[in-house]
Amino acid sequence: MVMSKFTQPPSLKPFKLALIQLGNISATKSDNIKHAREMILKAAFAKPDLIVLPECFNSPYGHVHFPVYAEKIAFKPGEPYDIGKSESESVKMLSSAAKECSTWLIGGSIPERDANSDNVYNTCTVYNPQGELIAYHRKVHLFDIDIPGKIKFKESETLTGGTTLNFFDTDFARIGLGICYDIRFPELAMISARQGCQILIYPGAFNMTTGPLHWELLQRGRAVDNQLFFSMCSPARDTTAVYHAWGHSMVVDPMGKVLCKAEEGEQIIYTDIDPQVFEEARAGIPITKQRRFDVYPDVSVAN
Ligand SMILES: O=C(O)CCC(=O)C(=O)O
Repeated sequence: MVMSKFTQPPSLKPFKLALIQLGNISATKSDNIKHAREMILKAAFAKPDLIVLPECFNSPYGHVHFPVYAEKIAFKPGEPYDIGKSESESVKMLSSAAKECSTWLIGGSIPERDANSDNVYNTCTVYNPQGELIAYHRKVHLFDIDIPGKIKFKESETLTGGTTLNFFDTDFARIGLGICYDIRFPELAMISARQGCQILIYPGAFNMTTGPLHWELLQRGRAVDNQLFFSMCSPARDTTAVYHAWGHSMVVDPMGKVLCKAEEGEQIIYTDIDPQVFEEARAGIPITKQRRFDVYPDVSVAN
């Protein structure tokens, strides 16, 4: 299902974004949740408007782990969610941390077990400053790759791909969601942009093979193609883990300039989003008004 009806986005306002490149992700879920909470509170000292966690923050990254760490969330888009009745300890922590810090929070992703089936998803949840769970995104494109001698990974062994594209509105921006491998499919970013998103945020965890060549290139590409801000938030690299994350969480502006970038280790990075850059990029290079749908079809139109 594709988002279809266009609604007017809020106008983009200046805001401060914090990315938590979380480290110490261990086999003990409760420790991971506790550490994530501590880091959210730490990030909140600088008074960001929005805090972001990385992909798979409560579990080691690997298809064998997803069903073991999966939690039932049972979120229904458009319907109020009762945190008190949630079966997910990760959701409860994220909600209370967002409320305590009075900030928007993109809760990275966690393995999620569907409430009505045995399907497991890689799911991102979003909280407003009141701690309400208001949006989610189930990773649409599963990370199945095989580069001989380098890396083989098959999320589809245990995960099911999501079937919806998702964004949410704050008082400072419309924000589009994706998770990691979703970035390789430009259609998703393009559709979010046409839906009025001014910034796209994808929790992610690239690796030591694809990270060096593609992590920054893809983010700058998506940012320039769509003339919007783009950000990915990674876990820190842990060379004792089976999966070595690339790290280098970053934020890119609509001209493709990297505004901030982490190294490999645990780190919180901040950036101030400036709407002027967004407006000047679109005014100066007016591709949003120059498309030739008489020559090629508009593939962003809902099916
Ligand atoms: O696309 C890539 O190279 C990495 C993707 C990935 O690590 C993921 O989807 O979790």
